[in-house]
Amino acid sequence: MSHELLEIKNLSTSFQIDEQYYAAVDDVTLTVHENEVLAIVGESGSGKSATAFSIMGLHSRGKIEGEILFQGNDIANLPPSKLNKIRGKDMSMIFQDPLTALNPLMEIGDQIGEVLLLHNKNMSKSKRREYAAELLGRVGIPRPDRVVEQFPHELSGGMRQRVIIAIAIANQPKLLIADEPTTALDVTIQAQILDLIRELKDDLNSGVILITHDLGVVAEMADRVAVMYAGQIVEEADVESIFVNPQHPYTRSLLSSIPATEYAQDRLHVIQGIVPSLKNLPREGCRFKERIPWMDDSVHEDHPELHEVSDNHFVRCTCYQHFYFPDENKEEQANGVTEG
Ligand SMILES: Nc1ncnc2c1ncn2[C@@H]1O[C@H](COP(=O)(O)OP(=O)(O)OP(=O)(O)O)[C@@H](O)[C@H]1O
Repeated sequence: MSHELLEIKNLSTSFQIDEQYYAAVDDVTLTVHENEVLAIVGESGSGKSATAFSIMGLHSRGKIEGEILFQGNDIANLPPSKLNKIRGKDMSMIFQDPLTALNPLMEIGDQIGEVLLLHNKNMSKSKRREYAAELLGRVGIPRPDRVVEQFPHELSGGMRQRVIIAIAIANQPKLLIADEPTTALDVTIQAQILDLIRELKDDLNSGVILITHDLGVVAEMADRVAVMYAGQIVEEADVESIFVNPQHPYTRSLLSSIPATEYAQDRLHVIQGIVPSLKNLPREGCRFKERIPWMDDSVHEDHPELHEVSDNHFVRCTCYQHFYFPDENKEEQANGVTEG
């Protein structure tokens, strides 16, 4: 087994709304190993980005509790001066929207150079330019010598995303967090960017946290998967178990709502509703209960815990044992399987 790179223990991240704090990330425990891709999946508002931003120390106004052990050291609540020594060097993040992550008024070469300088103050300007062009070449940008002198608006969306990746890998990070790295891109570019992330992981032996709502991307990239709902992990397992033997009603509904993929179940089931807003998240009992109102109250735990249902496969609440979709017949309900 490879080494643990990141261990998040009982992480809670809360934001203040009307004088009160509400946890957007609620008691999350996760581990990322070297050379491993951990995917965090869930609908919008489930707390994926808040988890990533907490690791990166980017929540200036959030209250963070719990431990974030990076290479054995707790980095939760480190002062910015100390965090800056790690951020952009040992761990870095690929943001969702390259246009907001890049400075529109700065040449690409200078933006990469700035990151290089952050961690090697003695690197000369010409060396920085040279290395910036090399990095751009590495992420598949044609004519990198020219691109170092260009501004973000002169590049296509796919090229800008590659620049973001070049910046993220400039200092060979041990941990790379990719937050919806391909959402804004067309399918061909998407595949190239994912290949690139995979190559980098292999080259640098890095750990990757991949945040996405795209289950196709998860199937292709992830080693382990954590499914988040309403600030909590509701299921965690290796990628194959998640797709072949999903247990939590939420995971099952996510999977059965994607039509005609290799992993989709034979019949489509769509669970109505959305993740409640932060202030309105249910804090007592099973948070998914209100999305599956046809299930009897007695199937839920009062204080839902994560249960290890098989080796390294964790599921929250006991409702998974009884769950069925409303249009499944009785035998299917009992077996928890769907048939075409
Ligand atoms: N800085 C903040 N202040 C107040 N509430 C916040 C803040 N950041 C996130 N939230 C709230 O926390 C909850 C989780 O948000 P988060 O962005 O982590 O969700 P997500 O799963 O990443 O969604 P998406 O896929 O849309 O990015 C949401 O209800 C969101 O409104």
